[in-house]
Amino acid sequence: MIQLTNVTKRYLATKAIRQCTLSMDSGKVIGIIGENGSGKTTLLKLLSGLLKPSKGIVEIDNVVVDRRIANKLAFLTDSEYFFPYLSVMELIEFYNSQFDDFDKEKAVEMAKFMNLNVEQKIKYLSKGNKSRVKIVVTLSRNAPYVVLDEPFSGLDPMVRKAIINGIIKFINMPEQTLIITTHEIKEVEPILDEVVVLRKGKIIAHETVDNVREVNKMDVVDWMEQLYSKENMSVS
Ligand SMILES: Nc1ncnc2c1ncn2[C@@H]1O[C@H](COP(=O)(O)OP(=O)(O)OP(=O)(O)O)[C@@H](O)[C@H]1O
Repeated sequence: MIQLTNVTKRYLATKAIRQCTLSMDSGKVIGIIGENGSGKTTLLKLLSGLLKPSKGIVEIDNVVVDRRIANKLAFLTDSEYFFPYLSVMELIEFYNSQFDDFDKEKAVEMAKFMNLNVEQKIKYLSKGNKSRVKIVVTLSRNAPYVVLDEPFSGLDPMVRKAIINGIIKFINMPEQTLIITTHEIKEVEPILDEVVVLRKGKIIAHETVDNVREVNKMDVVDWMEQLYSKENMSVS
């Protein structure tokens, strides 16, 4: 279980996360959504121990998060720089040497599923294929927590659906918990159990997708737009 208690993260003058308290149960697929700059990446970096909170506590399975969490959490970064001089196969070998929980056979199978040429150097791959490589090496770790930051950036809409289905095929539910940030909400909604909505560093909602659909009678995008317009009205 992931628990944030009164967490604030400040970058100099910017408060990227503001007094957030949030519990996320294990064994679920959870989407973190919100407009640009709302704090999604910062939240994921706090969960992954890449950033320390300025205030408050981040815990995973009742242990305060620090860099050692890397043993039980696989993190897909949205960073552009990603081992350019290695081939896909060399990258798979590298991950295999670094992580005890890495499943090389799964990585090779997933690379095939993603239509990747494993002999190709990463620097010569298209942006979309680089995104696929990141998904392959991250999901090939049998870590209890898998955190994906914008995994579909650069993927064209025609392949996105297949990749999203691939993620669900290769993730091991309910042993793994998947947390995902995305702007492609409509496409990801079918695989989500819960959504957390961020606005200006604050959590403005945390709901099951079933509740959004059944109680609010709308899809997640319309629901988020409604929440944002209510918040915007209450500010003005
Ligand atoms: N290293 C940094 N130094 C200073 N400010 C930062 C830094 N990283 C993020 N910020 C600021 O913190 C806020 C939240 O940024 P963050 O990247 O977490 O948002 P996001 O929701 O992931 O955005 P996007 O959807 O555009 O990726 C923004 O105002 C951003 O400008």
